[in-house]
Amino acid sequence: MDAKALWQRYQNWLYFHEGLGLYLDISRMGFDHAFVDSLRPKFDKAFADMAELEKGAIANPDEGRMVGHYWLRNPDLAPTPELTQEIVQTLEQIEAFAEKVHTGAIHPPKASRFTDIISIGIGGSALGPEFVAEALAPDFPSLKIHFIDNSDPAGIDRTLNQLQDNLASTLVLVISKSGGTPEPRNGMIEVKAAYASKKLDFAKQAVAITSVDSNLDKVAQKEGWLARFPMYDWVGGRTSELSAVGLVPAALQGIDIRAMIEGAKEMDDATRVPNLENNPAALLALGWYFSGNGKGEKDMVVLPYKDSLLLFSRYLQQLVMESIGKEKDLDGNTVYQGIAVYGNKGSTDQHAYVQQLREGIPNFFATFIEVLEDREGKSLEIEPGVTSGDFLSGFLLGTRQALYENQRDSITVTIPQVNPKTVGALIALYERAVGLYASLVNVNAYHQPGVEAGKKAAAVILELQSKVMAVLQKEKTALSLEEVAQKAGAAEEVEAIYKILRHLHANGRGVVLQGELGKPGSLKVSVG
Ligand SMILES: O=P(O)(O)OC[C@H]1O[C@H](O)[C@H](O)[C@@H](O)[C@@H]1O
Repeated sequence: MDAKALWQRYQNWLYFHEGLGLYLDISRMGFDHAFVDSLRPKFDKAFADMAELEKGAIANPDEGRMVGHYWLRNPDLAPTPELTQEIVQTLEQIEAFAEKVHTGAIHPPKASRFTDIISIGIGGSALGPEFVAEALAPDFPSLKIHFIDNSDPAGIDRTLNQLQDNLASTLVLVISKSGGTPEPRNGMIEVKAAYASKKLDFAKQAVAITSVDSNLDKVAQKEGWLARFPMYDWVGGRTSELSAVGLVPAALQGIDIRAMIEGAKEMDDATRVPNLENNPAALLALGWYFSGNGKGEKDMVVLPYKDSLLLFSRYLQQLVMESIGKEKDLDGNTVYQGIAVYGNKGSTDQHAYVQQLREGIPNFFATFIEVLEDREGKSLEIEPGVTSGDFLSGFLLGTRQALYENQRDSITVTIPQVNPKTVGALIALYERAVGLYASLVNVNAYHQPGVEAGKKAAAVILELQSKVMAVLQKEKTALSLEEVAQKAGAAEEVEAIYKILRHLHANGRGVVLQGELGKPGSLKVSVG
């Protein structure tokens, strides 16, 4: 396409949201009008599905649940007055709590103010709060946030060590919708122990964000934690950033949560429009469908040219991959759907993997996130008439152009500034795009049956570990791995048993391995 035609195509397809100052450009995706027309019936269905979902239909049939994250930004949309009231009240409670923490009206027993937060959670209970903290937290927040989002003992130690002297003034948020996920449970127990070792009253410094009556909620209630905020069963983990899950940590860091909600609401209004050309989420979904042939054949590479948006791709990874990555479609057919998402930030990634994007395997489409405002205030001129921001902008435009020249498609989302409103809008834009795309490819975007398999397998390993240790504790002499497996009644599991024992051995857990480490079959095992 020549430059003039391309400029025309750019203008034809450009979407602009005036209130948010947000642009979406899908002109560098190679679809034509025939393709767009062929998708219109699917989009009509997707818009109708979305309208039903917003009215409170059971949009997650496998779990028999409503899907209501849109109500969080516009409580009047909730299907019952009770739900509307609950949403409004929770928001007010969050603001009142944050305000009291900031003024010191709520303070820890041994300090006049809270100075830090440890936020414990994983998946949807971590990725949103982490993304928003990176994007929006002030440079010197009134409370500095630290995350524990794994069951990694060294990671937990690092966070606790960094906080050593500040634990007495650290507020702990334990975030888990189900209240039963092992990783946050483990993190909570470890942090509790650290508080106990410093003779601190954990309960007086702890807040639970979880479903009413979950295990976590019961513990928090029984121990009299400082506060509890509800998570609703009609909000999925990966769409929970604008529920208490994301709003409590954001408000505590001094981020304007009303502006985040307002940005999301404005975007929701724009993405509710049942017209492909005037709906930015539908345009995104159209681009994804075109690029991956409706089967996720191409990966989504997300490149925000702004440091503060570094974690957006990680956030989107869960939102997109957990929602779309499904074996079965809604009719039970085996479809193996998905779209792989990765990316960090530009221009940094240009010095890492953009070489492959430009010249290597063409199995992706790029999404550039452009931020018009370089920084608050004036910029230094690095060269006459040129600032660092001009370079960054040039790198983005240049990479977009270079990819296009090599027939690599790209989408560009442009926002005026990274602020609570635009971040809320970005979250809402992608939530809706995922919902619409899921409808186009006929999958349930709101469940995650595949995640269970890994959890169950992990539980089986821990059970095997107990059996193996029970066997070894009874034995007087060292056994081969086969003998251990036999005696544990798990003859088929020798390899898993070997790995369990090697891990225990490496951690001074009393397991003695004799023989050649490189030849596991030669090992004799005992407990010392
Ligand atoms: O918030 P939680 O219930 O602890 O869940 C945390 C995460 O765990 C899971 O295994 C799910 O796959 C995620 O969707 C969820 O966000």
